[in-house]
Amino acid sequence: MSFPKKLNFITGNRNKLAEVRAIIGNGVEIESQAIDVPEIQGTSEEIAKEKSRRAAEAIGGPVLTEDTALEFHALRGLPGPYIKHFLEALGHEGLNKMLDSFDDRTAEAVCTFAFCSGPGAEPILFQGRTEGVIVRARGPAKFGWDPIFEYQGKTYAEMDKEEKNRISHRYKALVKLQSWLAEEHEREV
Ligand SMILES: O=c1nc[nH]c2c1ncn2[C@H]1C[C@H](O)[C@@H](COP(=O)(O)OP(=O)(O)OP(=O)(O)O)O1
Ligand SMILES: [Mg+2]
Repeated sequence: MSFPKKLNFITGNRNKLAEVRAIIGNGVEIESQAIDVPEIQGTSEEIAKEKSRRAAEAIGGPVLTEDTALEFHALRGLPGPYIKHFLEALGHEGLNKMLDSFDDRTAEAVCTFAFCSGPGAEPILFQGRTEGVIVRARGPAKFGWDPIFEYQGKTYAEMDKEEKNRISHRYKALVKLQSWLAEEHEREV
C-alpha cells in the first residue's frame, strides 16, 4: 500500500475535524467529506471498522473515519459507542443521573480511528483512551459531552483547546496513527 500523503477524513462532526487538524498540524494534509455513513451496533472496534469500510465503498478510495465512545465503568462500558444517542436523549444532566445510584463515576473516553485503503480492504485501527470522571456540567457546552468529562480536576470544556489536545483520547489515537504513517513512509523510501 502506498503511503497516504493526504487523508480523507469522513465525518459529519466539525469539532472532530478541527481537533484532528490541530493535533496533526502540518504533517499530513487532512481533507474532509461529510458523508452520512450508517453505523452498525457492536463493539467500538467493530463499529469503527464497518464505518470505514462503508465510507471507502461510498467514496471509492482511501478514507479515515473515527468513532468515539464514552464508557461508564459502573455500567460495564455502556453507553460506549452509543453515547451520541444517550447524549441526545438525556443531555448532560440525564447522563449524570444514570450514575447517581453508583459510587463509581469513573469513565473512559475512547477514540477509534480506522484507515481503509479502499473498497474491500481490511481497515486498520488506532485507538486512544483517556480516563476521567463524570461530573455535573462545567464549562462552555461547545462539543458533545466535554462539560461532564473531568480529567485531573478540569472538565474537557474547562480546558483550552491546546490543553485538551495534549491529553485527550483523540490525541492518543492520533499519536498511533502518525507513527504508523511514519513507518509506512520509512518502508517506501
Ligand atoms: O472529544 C469529544 N468531546 C465531547 N464529545 C465528543 C467528543 N468526540 C465525540 N463526541 C461526541 C459526538 C457524538 O455525540 C458522540 C460520538 O459519536 P460519533 O458517531 O463518533 O460522532 P459523530 O456522529 O458526531 O460524527 P461522525 O460523523 O464522525 O460519526 O460523542
Ligand atoms: Mg456518528
